[in-house]
Amino acid sequence: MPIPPLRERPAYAALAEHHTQLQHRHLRDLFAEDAQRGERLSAEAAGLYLDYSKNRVTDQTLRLLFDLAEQSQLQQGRDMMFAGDRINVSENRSVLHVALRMPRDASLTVDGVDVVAQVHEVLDRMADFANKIRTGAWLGHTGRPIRNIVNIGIGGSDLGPVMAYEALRHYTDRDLTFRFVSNVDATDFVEATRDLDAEQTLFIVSSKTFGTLETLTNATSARDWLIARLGDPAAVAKHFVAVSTNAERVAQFGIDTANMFGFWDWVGGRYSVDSAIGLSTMVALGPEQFGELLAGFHAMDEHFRTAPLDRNLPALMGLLTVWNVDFLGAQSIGVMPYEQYLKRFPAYLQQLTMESNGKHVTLDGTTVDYQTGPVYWGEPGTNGQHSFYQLLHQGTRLIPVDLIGFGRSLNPLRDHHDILTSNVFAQAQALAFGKTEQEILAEGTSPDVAPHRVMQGNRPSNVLLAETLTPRILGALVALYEHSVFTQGTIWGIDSFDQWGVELGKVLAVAIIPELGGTEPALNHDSSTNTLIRRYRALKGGGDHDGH
Ligand SMILES: O=P(O)(O)OC[C@H]1O[C@](O)(CO)[C@@H](O)[C@@H]1O
Repeated sequence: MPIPPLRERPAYAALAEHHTQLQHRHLRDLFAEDAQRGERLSAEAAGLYLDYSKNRVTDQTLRLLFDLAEQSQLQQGRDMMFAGDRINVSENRSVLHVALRMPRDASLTVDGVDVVAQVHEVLDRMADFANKIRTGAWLGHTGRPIRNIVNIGIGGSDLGPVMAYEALRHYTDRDLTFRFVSNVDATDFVEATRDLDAEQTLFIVSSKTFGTLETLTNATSARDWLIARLGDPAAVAKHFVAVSTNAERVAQFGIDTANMFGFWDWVGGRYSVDSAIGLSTMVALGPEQFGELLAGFHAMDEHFRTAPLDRNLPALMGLLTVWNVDFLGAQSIGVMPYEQYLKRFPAYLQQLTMESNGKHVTLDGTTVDYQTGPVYWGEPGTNGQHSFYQLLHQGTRLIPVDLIGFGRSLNPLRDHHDILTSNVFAQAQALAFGKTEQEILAEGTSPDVAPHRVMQGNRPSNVLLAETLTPRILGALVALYEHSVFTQGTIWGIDSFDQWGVELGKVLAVAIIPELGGTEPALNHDSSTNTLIRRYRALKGGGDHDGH
């Protein structure tokens, strides 16, 4: 049965009506009315505990959101994804990152091929390679073991590897050095390699398409760097491996496809950290711990696939996001990990969420008449409190936040962890309940200063808690957000798996590159672009900034 446009689904109209009644209710009242609220509005799966009680919702809101999910055929959409249906309609592709973490004894046949068998074949080759590097059995061109691994990639071919490496650093082999080069700004490459010994350095060139200009530019410089230091082009064979879906381009670049680790067009770049794109992660952690990471992803996949909506963490988080965005008017969502190792998690989530749901048309190409993907951003823990939290507490915008905390630190030291975690709870409390003028006056503050100290509260947050940050928990956490994004995209009726919006800039840049030389080919852009190009030529020493 076709799904009506969002505004025509009965639950949407009911939610809009419900919102007009609920909008004047404060979280203070909702908590006062129900002593069990904090326990009731919580859910747990795959080692993650979600407290969503500090969202501006009642049981009725939740019921209507579940109705909306039903009327949006969330469960059917989810089952189609897990079955390998081509739900990425604009690229006519399956969306099967969930197959990347299915156990060896599972099977999933898509177009006559068991994709799980394919996945494990690659995982086995990755494990073999990772073990060779870790044990020192893989020798460089001059016979010395590899000790430095440099991942070259961008977007999903960088953010996943760098986020996972940083997040799981505690579990990595500290005798190996890992670097990540993504920006085409040469500084990134130069700083990443300046202290490395080429004889012991291996480059992993990670690119789904192997056609990304930034990555190929950096990979070419890496090849030059290596050959200049080792004096022999044959050295490339022992110092370069590739991760890609495109064997032909890998070979063209000069990497032996025997040293290529493949994946498939049904893995989106931003959903690829658990594919061969995670090769650097596997080298850092070892195959066993990488297996734990996959197990965490899979546990959350199974939860999402089977749990009823009212206990389903990704569905709940996705539906609450729709509520916050489309009914409460939130334009952005902050994600604040109270765990230093998760410092790159917000950056990783930015691609996952915004490349997925930054869309303005529905699956059939109709322009939406509601808001879709919010801006995601964030910083670790207490650092944010001493910079931008002021605006969260007293600014004019509603910015829901996800606060992520842990029961135990991986680096216990005196009372640091209790101090850190007290902030998770205190921030959620302050955001929800604020401080009234009466409370402030009662403390003896003068009436003219009191308004400046009022904190309205009523600002929504989720708190996510886990025991400690392990590979398994990281997998579950990433999968939680992946499926929350899926839930949001399904309600909005958009294609969460394409990214056409990044293409135009790439095409325009390629046209401009040859125009940046010292002498003028005719410039036919708008007057602003023409002037900027001329100014750039002058700045770089070409000397024609007055337009000639
Ligand atoms: O892995 P590739 O093909 O180099 O692409 C890198 C990134 O570029 C994008 O296509 C966006 O420009 C992302 O979706 C992708 O993760």
